[in-house]
Amino acid sequence: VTGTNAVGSGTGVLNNAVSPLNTTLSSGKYYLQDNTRGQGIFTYNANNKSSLPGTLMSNTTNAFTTSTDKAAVDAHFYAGKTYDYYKSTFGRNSYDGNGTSLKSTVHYGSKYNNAFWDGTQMVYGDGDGTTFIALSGGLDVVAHELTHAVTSSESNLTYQNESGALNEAISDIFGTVVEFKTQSSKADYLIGEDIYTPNISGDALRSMADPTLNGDPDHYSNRYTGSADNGGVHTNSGIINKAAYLISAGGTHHGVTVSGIGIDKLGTIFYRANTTYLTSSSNFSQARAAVVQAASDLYGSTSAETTAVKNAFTAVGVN
Ligand SMILES: Cc1cccc(C(=O)O)c1OC(=O)C1CC1
Ligand SMILES: [Zn+2]
Repeated sequence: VTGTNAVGSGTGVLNNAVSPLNTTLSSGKYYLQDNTRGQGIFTYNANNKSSLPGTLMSNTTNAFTTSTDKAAVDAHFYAGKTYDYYKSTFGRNSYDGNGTSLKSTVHYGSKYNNAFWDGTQMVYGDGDGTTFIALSGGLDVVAHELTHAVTSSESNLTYQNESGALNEAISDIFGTVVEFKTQSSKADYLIGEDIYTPNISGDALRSMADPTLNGDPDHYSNRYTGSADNGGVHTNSGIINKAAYLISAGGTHHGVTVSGIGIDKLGTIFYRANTTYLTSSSNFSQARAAVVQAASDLYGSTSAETTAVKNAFTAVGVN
């Protein structure tokens, strides 16, 4: 809408206070439209139907605190935080580098246990209340979805088999990096922990530190070779996620010891690989070469950072 910039507040999915919320005042209504980032961040309500984008969320108070508002508040606020990470760390203006507006829709479908980037926008279900609560309530989830958009604009890794698992792992990696940079006190190497199984504590949709906790492989010898889930893109991502975890935090895996280099450098190295070396058809072995080259460019071919990358990929059986 055309209007003036305003600053409101709200309540998130976990009943947390959210402020500031960048909104737009137009004709006496406040809209979830943030004009301060790129060409804008817009958050819509699908009203539990499946037509997109739905209706731009608004109210007359600029306080977004109703139960319907909560998923939208987090989608809006967390999209802004993810935008900020890419802009302040890499100078990247929105997912395509051109400031293209970020659109999110919440309350998609009925009890929908999914979140996705549809090629144009982010979409979040409410969850069924047992497997998931509203999925935009997790910062790592929002950053995961927005990173699919970044990947589509850069390497454009084909969403199946090994390239698809790389696509997934890159989204998990940046979901986690953004969480560490933005919510440092509650950051972890778990994915979706804030919105997964509300009745079970300590679990998550995936673990980068130990993918086997969710039955996903942490070594290439255990990769899934079937056709389910586009050839296991959310399963075989565990192999790359484990390598990423080792690069950042260090550890010994299958007898190979990695000296961790920290979460910031993990993000910087994978960002360069995704924007400079990976292509749509890259497989795991080619990804190793891409990430090694990115580390070498950034820190030197004999650096501790490049050594950590090599050892981490060796530890998960990718050569
Ligand atoms: C919950 C879900 C189902 C299907 C695909 C995705 C997808 O976006 O790949 C998905 O969202 C995630 O994986 C986010 C990280 C929690
Ligand atoms: Zn994904």
